[in-house]
Amino acid sequence: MTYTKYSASGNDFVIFHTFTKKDYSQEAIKLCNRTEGIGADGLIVLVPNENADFEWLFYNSDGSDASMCGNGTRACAHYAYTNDLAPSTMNFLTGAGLIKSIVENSIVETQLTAPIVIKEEFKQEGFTWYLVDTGVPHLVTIVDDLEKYDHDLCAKMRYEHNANVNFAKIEDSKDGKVLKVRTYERGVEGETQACGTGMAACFLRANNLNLVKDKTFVYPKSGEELTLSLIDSTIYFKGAVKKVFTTSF
Ligand SMILES: N[C@@H](CCC[C@H](N)C(=O)O)C(=O)O
Repeated sequence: MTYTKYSASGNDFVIFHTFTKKDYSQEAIKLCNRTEGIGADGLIVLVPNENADFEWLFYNSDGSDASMCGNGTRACAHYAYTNDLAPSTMNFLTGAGLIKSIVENSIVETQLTAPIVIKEEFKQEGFTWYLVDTGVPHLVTIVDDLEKYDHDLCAKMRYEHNANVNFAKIEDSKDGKVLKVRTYERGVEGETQACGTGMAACFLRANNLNLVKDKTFVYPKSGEELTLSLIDSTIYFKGAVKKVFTTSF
């Protein structure tokens, strides 16, 4: 089998395509293992679908499946286009529904699914939280210092709410207000270099509070620049992806 490793703002994935739609959770654990496998935050498998350009199966590195993955959609779209599996503007089926992505060289934009606010605002562990589903569930707290991010606190909140956990900070820049985000990812069970649906959740919370504009630069742990836009209640997520290597075994 041929596998391709991608990095999308530091969130990394192993991707392959096949005609066989089955459970690949065990393969995800092996392939994503950073000491004995290729190493990645997730596994993405493309399979044929008669109602879309293709369907994807997404697994976190612990083998759990997830309905959506923002950065994964950007990497997957680039993979599909460069392997002649889809046109540059494509629609593919995910666990969260149909996703539209547009590939322009190494820049890929994804139209995320409609966000669903689960809990508008609540206090816990000394922080004010917002819980929203941007394809997968995310807890968001806006802080004045990202060093307040704490692994054990995130793990507690992750399990209590079965959600990813995000700390966000608003900063001034030459481009106006921007967001910096740190994310503890469910299914990786640790901080990742970036999380697309997490950045979208933080953007939505900050925008709802009128702290950032409808088009904002967002910087995850990796420091790469992503653009989040809100147009007619729809979130668009845009940034570069990198094909790291392809291997077969
Ligand atoms: N990194 C992804 C999110 C992947 C799924 C998440 N870990 C979950 O299980 O909810 C992204 O870029 O959105």
